[in-house]
Amino acid sequence: MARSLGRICKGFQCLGSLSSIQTQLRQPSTSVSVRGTTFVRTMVQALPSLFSSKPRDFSLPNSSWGSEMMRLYEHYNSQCEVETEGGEKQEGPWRRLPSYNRLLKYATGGVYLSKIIQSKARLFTRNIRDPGAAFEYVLFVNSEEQKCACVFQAGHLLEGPPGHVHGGAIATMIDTVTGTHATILSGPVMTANLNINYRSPIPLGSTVLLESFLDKKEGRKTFISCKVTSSNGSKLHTETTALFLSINFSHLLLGE
Ligand SMILES: CCCCCCCCCCCCCCCC(=O)SCCNC(=O)CCNC(=O)[C@H](O)C(C)(C)COP(=O)(O)OP(=O)(O)OC[C@H]1O[C@@H](n2cnc3c(N)ncnc32)[C@H](O)[C@@H]1OP(=O)(O)O
Repeated sequence: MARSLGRICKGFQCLGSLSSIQTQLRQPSTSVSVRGTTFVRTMVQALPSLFSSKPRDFSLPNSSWGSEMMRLYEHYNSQCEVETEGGEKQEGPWRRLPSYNRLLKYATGGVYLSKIIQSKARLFTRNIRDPGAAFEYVLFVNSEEQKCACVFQAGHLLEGPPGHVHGGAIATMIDTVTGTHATILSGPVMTANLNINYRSPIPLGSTVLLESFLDKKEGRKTFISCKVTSSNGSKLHTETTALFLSINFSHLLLGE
């Protein structure tokens, strides 16, 4: 047990660049939007340095992205950097979040995992390398308005009802978007409750938009709502309310 703990601590020491993120997380929240902006910027800059080799950023366009996926990606991406009247570039209201197949390379995810499982562990939504086969998505954050937008193209491996996306795959994406949003707002969290109403099926291969909004924060609780619509916003696919509880990250690692 002591050796395992030592390994974890050593692993985390390797995450030198995480310290600034953790400092951000520990700071009292005087203004969520300002803290959120700084946190997102720090996270985006620090993430690639957590890996020994250059990691693949799964949220960048690839050959499988269809025209709707590209249109919405460009819509939000063009608002990440805007031009002033004087022709200078400055940060816009949105930030694209990079996305890797393992967030914390050295995190054990629990002291009882074998080394093989640890080395093979991958983020659920990013574990299929074949472009376009499963979850193709890119997430943008608007810290000022405390909202997130995710463009999601559902691949052929996500079939549930014939020709349509599996409800569990939709729930996975909702959990990912609201969970990331809650993490940005509140630091480390776990999903306590997801309440999803499925209103209309999502055709396999289509691109949809997930938008999440902060409803309220109460102590350790962060309440987020999320809607999934067709890419042009005309059709509502799902409506969700979610509850996230702030956790002490070490509890997760110690399996307590
Ligand atoms: C640039 C930025 C990058 C960001 C980078 C992030 C990247 C990231 C990417 C991946 C994003 C994926 C996001 C996946 C996120 C998961 O999928 S997490 C996995 C699924 N969730 C779980 O496995 C959680 C399992 N449950 C638990 O561990 C525990 O029940 C919990 C949720 C931690 C709560 O336990 P606890 O801390 O002991 O809390 P407890 O004392 O029981 O309750 C505290 C309060 O909450 C209430 N509560 C607890 N549970 C519930 C519930 N289910 N319903 C209603 N109320 C509840 C209690 O009633 C109590 O209320 P008060 O009496 O205080 O008013």
